[in-house]
Amino acid sequence: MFGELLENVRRNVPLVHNITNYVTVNDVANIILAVGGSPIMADDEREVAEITSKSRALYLNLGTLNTRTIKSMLIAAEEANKNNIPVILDPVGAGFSKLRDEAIDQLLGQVKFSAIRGNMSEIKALLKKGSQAKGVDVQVSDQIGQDNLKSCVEFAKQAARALQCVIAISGPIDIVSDGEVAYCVYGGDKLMSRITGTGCQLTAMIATFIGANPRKVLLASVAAIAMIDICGEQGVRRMTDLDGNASLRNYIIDAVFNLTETELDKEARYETK
Ligand SMILES: Nc1ncnc2c1ncn2[C@@H]1O[C@H](COP(=O)(O)OP(=O)(O)OP(=O)(O)O)[C@@H](O)[C@H]1O
Ligand SMILES: Cc1ncsc1CCO
Ligand SMILES: [Mg+2]
Repeated sequence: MFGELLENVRRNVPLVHNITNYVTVNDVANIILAVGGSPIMADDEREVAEITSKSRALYLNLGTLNTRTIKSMLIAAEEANKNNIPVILDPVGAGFSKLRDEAIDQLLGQVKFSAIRGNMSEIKALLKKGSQAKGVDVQVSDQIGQDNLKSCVEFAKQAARALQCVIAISGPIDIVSDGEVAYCVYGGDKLMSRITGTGCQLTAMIATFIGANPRKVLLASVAAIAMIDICGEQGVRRMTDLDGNASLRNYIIDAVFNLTETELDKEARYETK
């Protein structure tokens, strides 16, 4: 099932327009290429509408948002919505500053999103559910685990209904929901959180999968998550004693590049709730 969605990515090579942060911009471009898409980064307000209109998906990442890029995001998203081009949001650092929260309110008020992916602290902040945001990383007390899985699943469903789009919450277990059903995706490795930008890359992969499979937003999101989780594990297995987060970052990108459709189908670990 997921293999077919990956095949569509590799066959259609969807162009993904990214307005993203300057920390992980190169990683985002490379992961989109690795999975089989084609990235373009552009954030000047004078060209974003034109570029979005020629793209298959628009990815907005709030990591280093500023007055200029917030305006560009709103212009690009309006164009996307007008042309039925899916818009995907990564609300990096939601709940951690007034600027971020104001920008999020504006975006949620004006834009129809296909999917939003964040860590639990960020998604809680979107719903104003007392997030204890800690910079761009998840607050430990917000983290999804086996012990609180049931309530996290309920929360994900509630969030998807409230925000009227697919919600993906990453962590030791990833949860994806459209408000009706929730997929719990297993895998990954805790070392992935020691690399900056695995989350940004994951959201970029979700955008790429949705770009190639616009009528299967939920499954496309699950497929992207299953894929990065498998590739995160493969990357960790490849590490030697001398390797750290820099090598792991590259190993994960390489694993995404090399993962076949059959392997994705065979190795994806998930259950529906
Ligand atoms: N403890 C963990 N165990 C297994 N996988 C993990 C763990 N923590 C994160 N991951 C995986 O890492 C990927 C990124 O998720 P994470 O929640 O760290 O994103 P993030 O906080 O937005 O990261 P960033 O903002 O640095 O890009 C996901 O695929 C997730 O499954
Ligand atoms: C570290 C960092 N700061 C703003 S964006 C970003 C990348 C990970 O989200
Ligand atoms: Mg993040």
